[in-house]
Amino acid sequence: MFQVLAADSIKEQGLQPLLEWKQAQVYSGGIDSGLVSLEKVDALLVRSATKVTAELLDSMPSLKIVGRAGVGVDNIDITAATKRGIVVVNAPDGNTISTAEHTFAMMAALMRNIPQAHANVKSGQWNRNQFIGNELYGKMLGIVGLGRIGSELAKRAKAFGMSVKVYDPFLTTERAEVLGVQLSTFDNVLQEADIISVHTPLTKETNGLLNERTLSKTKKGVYLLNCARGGIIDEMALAHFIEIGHVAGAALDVFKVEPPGDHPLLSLDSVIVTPHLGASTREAQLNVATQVATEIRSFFENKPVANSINLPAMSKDIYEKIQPFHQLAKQMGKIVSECHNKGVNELTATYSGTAAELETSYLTKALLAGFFENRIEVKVNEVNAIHIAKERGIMVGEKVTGNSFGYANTVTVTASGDGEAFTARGTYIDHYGPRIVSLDGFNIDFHPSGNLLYIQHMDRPGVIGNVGRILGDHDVNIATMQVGRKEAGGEAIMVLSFDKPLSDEMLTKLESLQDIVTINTITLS
Ligand SMILES: NC(=O)c1ccc[n+]([C@@H]2O[C@H](COP(=O)([O-])OP(=O)(O)OC[C@H]3O[C@@H](n4cnc5c(N)ncnc54)[C@H](O)[C@@H]3O)[C@@H](O)[C@H]2O)c1
Ligand SMILES: O=C(O)CC[C@@H](O)C(=O)O
Repeated sequence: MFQVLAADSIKEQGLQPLLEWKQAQVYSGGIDSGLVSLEKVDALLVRSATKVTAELLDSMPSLKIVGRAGVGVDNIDITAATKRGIVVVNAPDGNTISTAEHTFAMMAALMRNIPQAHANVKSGQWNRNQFIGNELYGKMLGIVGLGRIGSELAKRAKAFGMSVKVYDPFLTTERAEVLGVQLSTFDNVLQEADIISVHTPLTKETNGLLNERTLSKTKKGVYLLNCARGGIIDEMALAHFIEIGHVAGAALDVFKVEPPGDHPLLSLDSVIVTPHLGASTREAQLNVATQVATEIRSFFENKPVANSINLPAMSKDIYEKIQPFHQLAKQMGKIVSECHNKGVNELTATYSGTAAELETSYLTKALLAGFFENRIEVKVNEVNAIHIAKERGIMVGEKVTGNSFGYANTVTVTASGDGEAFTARGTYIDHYGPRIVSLDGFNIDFHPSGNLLYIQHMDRPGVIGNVGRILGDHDVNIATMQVGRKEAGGEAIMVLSFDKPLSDEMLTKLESLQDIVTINTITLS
């Protein structure tokens, strides 16, 4: 039974995909609620309030997945989660419309002094002349960051007769044309827009994007909006530019620190604020909660997750195609690790045929996960595999080749270090399954599963018989046996499979046989 903790206020109806699933026990309550021991939690759902720090992750050793019911994942330490092999998923579009509508409402309210006028009337006054506003019609809106929310805002602004100029370094001119907006430089947007609204994520590049220097390039009387993330507009610089009368007003839904406490911007009449309400609609909260709950369930059911921050996204179709190769790659990683039980500083995966047409980086990560499984303490999966390899000084390479060795596809793994190398090759045959077709240069053919024994020996009469005799004496049944050699009388290999693992005593006896070079056990699922 998976233990799921829905921290922050997450709409219960949206948790339905998990609540109705018999494999999950769902607790709704804060991180410190004590409803469930943090050590036992398999999945954590958060909004923006819970800060998922490295320390919190350390206190949750069973945690496998964090679901963010929303877009921004800046409250989650993605690097720390990735290092620990924890998948992070979000709900990228469930609150787009709500946030675009909120931004638009803030813009209209800002231009017409609605919050100030509202407070005035409520206080018993009627000062109509104090609240003369500006029309949106005919004004130029500058949008910084034309992603999901930025483009929905653009549509609404155009419907109100505004012209829209956009700065987004990752947007193509073709896409801007489709959206009917004018793509421009940052400086140009700053210089020409009557209203500027930011809709980027908070990153190293966007932190303080609107600061003393860039604000000084804006038109006198400009209005600013931030319904994205606190910090994109430098708060102290904004307060200064309002105080000197350069910026006419600002609408803010987000702050660098939330709640902002006793903040200089809050004392300015021309600043209107909301407490991070962009996504706070019934519709958005149902959408995002349902999206992440579905993702978490899919993850535990080994189905594809669509919106992972630290795993490649793939459609159901692609997932179904890649799944058999994913399993093969993982098994091959384990086989290479066990057969070549030595130090490795380079691992290269080579793909051919239909395997090369897939998302090979995902397969290489699976291969690494298999390789590390019995080598290191840390749990390795597709999320942290590359990081762990780097940390351990293992260079990971990936190649594609046109040579499929007569198969429809191959996955070849070479592990090298200290002047020695070991290569394994596998293939996936439709309607038949995975096969390992070459080990250390020996042609062989076996199904990678169960309890296997890899024996390197000299190709001499009686070796195979002696192995069979010892196993027979211990009442061990050989399920399958494959042999391979390069030339008569030279080196050879055997791969045997059994219904149960062999005891240490048996292994010692086998090792002591004449003409046996090495013996390695491999346990595959
Ligand atoms: N107020 C709220 O409640 C609320 C709700 C949802 C989202 N958000 C925030 O809104 C923001 C936008 O969300 P979205 O879903 O539209 O994201 P998105 O990823 O769809 O769009 C972000 C856009 O920013 C652009 N961008 C990135 N770096 C840039 C830079 N240096 N300069 C200019 N453009 C840059 C990207 O190319 C992209 O087009 C995020 O910060 C998100 O966290 C806030
Ligand atoms: O959880 C919230 O309400 C905030 C959501 C919003 O900031 C987001 O990034 O999706």
